[in-house]
Amino acid sequence: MSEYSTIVVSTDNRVGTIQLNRPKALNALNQELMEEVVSVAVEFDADPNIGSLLITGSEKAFAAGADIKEMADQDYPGMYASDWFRRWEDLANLRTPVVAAVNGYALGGGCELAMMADVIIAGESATFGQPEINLGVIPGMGGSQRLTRSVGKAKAMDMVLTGRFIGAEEAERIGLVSRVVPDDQTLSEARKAAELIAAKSKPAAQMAKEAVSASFETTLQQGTRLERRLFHSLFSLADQKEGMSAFTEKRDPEWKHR
Ligand SMILES: CC(C)=CC(=O)SCCNC(=O)CCNC(=O)[C@H](O)C(C)(C)COP(=O)(O)OP(=O)(O)OC[C@H]1O[C@@H](n2cnc3c(N)ncnc32)[C@H](O)[C@@H]1OP(=O)(O)O
Repeated sequence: MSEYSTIVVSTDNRVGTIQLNRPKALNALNQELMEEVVSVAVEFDADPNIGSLLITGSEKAFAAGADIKEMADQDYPGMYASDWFRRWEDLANLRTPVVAAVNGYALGGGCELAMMADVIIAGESATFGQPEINLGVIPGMGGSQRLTRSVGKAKAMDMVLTGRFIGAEEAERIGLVSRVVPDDQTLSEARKAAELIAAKSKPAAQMAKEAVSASFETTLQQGTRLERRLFHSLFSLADQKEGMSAFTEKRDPEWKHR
């Protein structure tokens, strides 16, 4: 386990875990935390011994948003010059699947960070929202785009324009989260999901992620063509031979991850 100033990092069973660790500020996402999370995540992404990432917070807060105190005195030239929040795109663009375990508040940037994950496991008391409108701003870490693609215009407009919070049950009903579990099982269920993913062939899991993610950005025809090309390319890998041989030989596959 490695200690950074704003996160705690560990690896186990091919899962790289990043726990946000600013409990006094409800894991508010400041620039330092962003840099630490993204640098570690990018390292995990390139590591052949890591098959999935798990991102989590605390019992009270996954993350209560971007750090309002850090942003309060910023001005337009500074925001533009530093391209504030751009670094999060590196997390959103990881090829390795990411699971988010969400307990407590996932608000503003916290909700946006959860939406950068591929699978979101939420505790039954989790609270989601895009309350930036109450601060005189709008989402800035991709919320207006990812939320709309996940839940559709009607629900996204409701959340972004009113700033109202929704509970885990509603979040699951509208398609914002993958699964809701009892609060005390959020981390263990998310870990199970991350371990299941990490136990697959890494290139197959990465290409599965790429294909599903492409549906956010392409036409149906472009997306199905990309899927077919990725599918074809998997037949150049040892893992396709191994997976199909293992099936016919009635045994578990031993992935080479290539
Ligand atoms: C602008 C963009 C693009 C993105 C954003 O994310 S803006 C932020 C969106 N999030 C919010 O507006 C939520 C802000 N937080 C709250 O409304 C409340 O903290 C709460 C409802 C989540 C929890 O309320 P509670 O009474 O239980 O706890 P607090 O006393 O309010 O908070 C404890 C401690 O944490 C600090 N905190 C909480 N959220 C943030 C944040 N987003 N940025 C900076 N600091 C935050 C809060 O100030 C308090 O610290 P102090 O006691 O030192 O003031």
